[in-house]
Amino acid sequence: MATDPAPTPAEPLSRALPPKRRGLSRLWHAFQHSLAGLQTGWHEPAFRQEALAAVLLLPLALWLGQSWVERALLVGVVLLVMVVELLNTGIEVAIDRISPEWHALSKRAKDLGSAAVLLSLLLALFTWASALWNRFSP
Ligand SMILES: Nc1ncnc2c1ncn2[C@@H]1O[C@H](COP(=O)(O)OP(=O)(O)OP(=O)(O)O)[C@@H](O)[C@H]1O
Repeated sequence: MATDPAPTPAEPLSRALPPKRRGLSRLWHAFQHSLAGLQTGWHEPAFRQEALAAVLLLPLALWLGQSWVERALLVGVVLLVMVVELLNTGIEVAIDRISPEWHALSKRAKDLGSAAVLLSLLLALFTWASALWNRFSP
């Protein structure tokens, strides 16, 4: 889905880049930018659905996993899907920034991002199905 180029009405589309920062100031500003990214992600329906699913799945993973390795895998694949979704959204936004017009390379870039999301979802499904089978098979 194409992302709205102006996420908040108060934010200008273009302005001077902030100065380069170092040390704790860089860390603090990087954290603020990450929070802004999560907020933007929340406005993407696919990421929001995955985040809501994660609220249910993360506690379930702690209960379902029978060792710390299994729990880490179950939690890890859920977080991986969200990470890949955010990166895919970043690609979509960058492509739309370059041009909203149809272009074979834009299609290729967006399809590659979409394929990455699909693979991460398949990995999550396979991991969860295996853990459920392991736990409940007779
Ligand atoms: N500018 C473009 N040029 C060529 N093809 C495009 C372009 N924009 C989108 N497409 C094609 O349409 C598909 C869907 O693109 P879109 O930006 O709507 O992402 P989406 O799959 O809806 O994303 P989401 O993950 O948000 O659901 C892309 O995978 C690509 O094949």
